[in-house]
Amino acid sequence: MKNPLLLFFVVSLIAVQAQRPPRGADPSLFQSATLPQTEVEQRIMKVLDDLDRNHRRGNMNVPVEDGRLLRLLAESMNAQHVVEIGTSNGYSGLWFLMALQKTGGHLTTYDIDRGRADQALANFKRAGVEKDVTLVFGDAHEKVLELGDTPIDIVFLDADKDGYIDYLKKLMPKIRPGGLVVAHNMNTRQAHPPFVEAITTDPKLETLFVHMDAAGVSISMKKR
Ligand SMILES: C[S@@+](CC[C@H](N)C(=O)[O-])C[C@H]1O[C@@H](n2cnc3c(N)ncnc32)[C@H](O)[C@@H]1O
Repeated sequence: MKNPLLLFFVVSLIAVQAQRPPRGADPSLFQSATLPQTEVEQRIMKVLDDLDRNHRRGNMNVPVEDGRLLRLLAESMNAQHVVEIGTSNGYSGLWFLMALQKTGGHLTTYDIDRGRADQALANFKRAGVEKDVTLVFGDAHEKVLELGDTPIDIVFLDADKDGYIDYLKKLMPKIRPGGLVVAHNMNTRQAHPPFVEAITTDPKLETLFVHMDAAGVSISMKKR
C-alpha cells in the first residue's frame, strides 16, 4: 500500500475491531449443566453421573443432552404416563423419572434383555424412584398389547429401529391428544425409512428432528 494515509486508516480500523468485545454471549455460558434444585434431584443426578461416567459400555445409553431433553419434555408437559421401549440399564428412564418426581407421573418401560433389566431395577432403587416405574421384561412388540387404558403423554422409542413403525401403530391410539412420540437414533444413517415416512407424512402428527449432528431425535406431536 503506497498511500501512507490509507495504510494508517486500515491499521487503525483493524486495531479498533480487535479491541471490540465479541458479539453475543460468552460461549462458555452455552455449555450449561443440570443444576439440582432438590435432594431428590441430587440423588437421581448422582446415579445418572455414575452411569454416564462408568457404565456406558454395552448399554447404548442416550447422550446426556438427549437425556436432558427427555426430562425437559416430560416435566414441561406435566406428563402423568411415559412409556419407554428400550430400558437398558435405566439411564434414559432415570431422566424421565426426574421429571415424574415433579409431575407425580409413572414410567412404564420395556426391555427384552434380562441382564440389562436387572441393572435398571437396581439403578432405579439406588436413585430411590422404584415405586414410580414399572419395568416389563420381554418382547415389547407383544407386551405393549397388554398395556391398560391410561392415556400416554410420551412414548419414547429406543429399541429395535425397524420395530419403531410397529410400536407407533400399536401405541398411537393410546397417546393423548397433544402427546408426543419421541424416537432415538433418528439421524439419516440410522433411521428406519418407513418410520421416517410415517411420522412426516401423517397430517395428524407434527414432527421435528433435533440433535441431528449426533444420534438424532424425532419429536412428533399427536395433534388435538
Ligand atoms: C439403545 S438401548 C436402550 C437405551 C436406553 N434407552 C438408555 O438410553 O439408557 C436398546 C434396548 O432395547 C432393548 N430391546 C431391543 N429389542 C427389544 C424388544 N423387541 N423388546 C424390548 N426391548 C428390546 C435392548 O435389549 C436394549 O437394552
